[in-house]
Amino acid sequence: MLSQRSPSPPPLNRIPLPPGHFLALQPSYAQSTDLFPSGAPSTSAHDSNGLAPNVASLASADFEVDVRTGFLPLTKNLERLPAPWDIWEDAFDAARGQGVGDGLMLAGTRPKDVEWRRAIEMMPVLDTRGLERSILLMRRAHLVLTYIQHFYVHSSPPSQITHVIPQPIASPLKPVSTSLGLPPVVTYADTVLYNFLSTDPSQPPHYSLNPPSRAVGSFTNTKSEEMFYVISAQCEISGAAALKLMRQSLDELFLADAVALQRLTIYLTKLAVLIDRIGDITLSMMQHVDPEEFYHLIRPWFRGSDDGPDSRPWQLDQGSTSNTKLYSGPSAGQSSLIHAIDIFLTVDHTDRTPEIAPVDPVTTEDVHIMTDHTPISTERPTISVPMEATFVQRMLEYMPLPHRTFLLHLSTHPTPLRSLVIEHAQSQPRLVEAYDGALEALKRFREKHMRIVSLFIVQQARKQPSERIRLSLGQTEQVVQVEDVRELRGTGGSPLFKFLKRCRDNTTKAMIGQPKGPTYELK
Ligand code: HEM
Repeated sequence: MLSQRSPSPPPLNRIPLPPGHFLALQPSYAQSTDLFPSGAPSTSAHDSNGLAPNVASLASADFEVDVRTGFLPLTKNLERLPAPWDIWEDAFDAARGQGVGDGLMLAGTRPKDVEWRRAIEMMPVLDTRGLERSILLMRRAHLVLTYIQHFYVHSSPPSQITHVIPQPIASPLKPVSTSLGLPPVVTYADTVLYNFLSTDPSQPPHYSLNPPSRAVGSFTNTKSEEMFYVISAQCEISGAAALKLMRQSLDELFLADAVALQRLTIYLTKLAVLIDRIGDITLSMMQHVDPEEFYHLIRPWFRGSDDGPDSRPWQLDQGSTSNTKLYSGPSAGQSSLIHAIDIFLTVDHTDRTPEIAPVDPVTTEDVHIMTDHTPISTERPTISVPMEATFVQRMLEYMPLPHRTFLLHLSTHPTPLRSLVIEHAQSQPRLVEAYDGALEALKRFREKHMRIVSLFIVQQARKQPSERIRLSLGQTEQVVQVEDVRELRGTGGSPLFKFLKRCRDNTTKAMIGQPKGPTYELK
């Protein structure tokens, strides 16, 4: 029992708890409500100057994180909005069509594509107030509206491409996005977190007994798109056990006595196994997702407003050009899971050299970590905001507000793991080995992921699509398209080669000893 142990006195160099720190606050007793089925968040930036959410534990309802499902919601996702919002659901159904190849076309000029876009412009503007009674309604509304928005933009032929989003989509999308703390574009939360169903949807999801096995919405109705989402959701649920170990480790870090160090060694060894499992699930994309379909048919629908030479803000406000924000499309880089493991293991991605050659340079003014929509002062010593936002920092903005808050909370823990491991390196070689072992596993995850990126993006960019894919794209002859693979960017807007390599190298840099395994190079 933890409570029977007396904590060792804190070393002199350990930082005392700042006033208002989450560990010094009263625990929250979240009660389930209609709006928050897993318990109402007690997170209040006002109690703590925006630095310390009022929470009792790491995996808690305050952050919409659950020990059983991790960042996936425990409550079943909605498959359809109720009657008052039928018109949105009908527009979504019509865009997708009845089966593979029956939906709208990218840059579509057929009467069907044109009529669908005109119908969107003519839709009535629906009231969103009734949605506010349930977070499940809000999530589904964000998903449906953003998918329709991407259909609207990317089904338009290049000559007619408009960046003015029709009011029937834009007007409800703004308040819905604000309440969820999400940007007004399709995010990983829409494609994965709010879009999966488990094998038996009437029961709570579970990693092995009731795993995510279906996706509700898609752009293409293809099995590849569904499995792309489902496998990502399986990574998430598999990560729940890693989050639990991290929470237990943080409890031990706080005590930091001899028993704690032994336990930490065990937890870190187990964590390495779990990270390997996430990597193996990621690799299973190779069996279940067709790389050509992914690259040519699915991925183009994901593009955000910052993608490509024609990148321009999507105007949600009629007649106003004040909105100059460019947004990226969905990417698993927006998953909080790997970011949480990075923060826990103290992998530093805040290199000051800009990793991104941004289309729209992100300046310090744009870089705020938000809790309850209040920007945190960049002068606070505990939060480092570099001059150029790193990819990871940019991706924070695409996570649901409670998950962003969770990562902030994790990053402000007063006793980071790495410094404790260094402090005890001489006397606890097994702890160092376990810590480096977890980092080795994270490096292996990144290298497995690089193999995925190589197959699904780099290799596809180098070759012509097959006839089957060309016909699906409505192309009758080969279109010679020479892609300079060195210039390739992800849907999250990052230059692939440099970025993924740097993420991997930052992982090995955190090791206390020397990296052991061979190094994979993305070619
Ligand atoms: C077909 C499957 C996948 C493809 C093609 C893919 C592609 C990419 C690309 C292109 C990036 C660069 C960032 C950007 O979007 O601009 C990226 C980043 C990232 N992806 Fe994936 N991804 C896939 C699956 C996954 C899965 C299942 C995970 C697991 C959660 C994952 C986790 C990440 C993470 C954490 C990053 C940030 C870079 C890092 O931390 O190393 N990806 N991905």
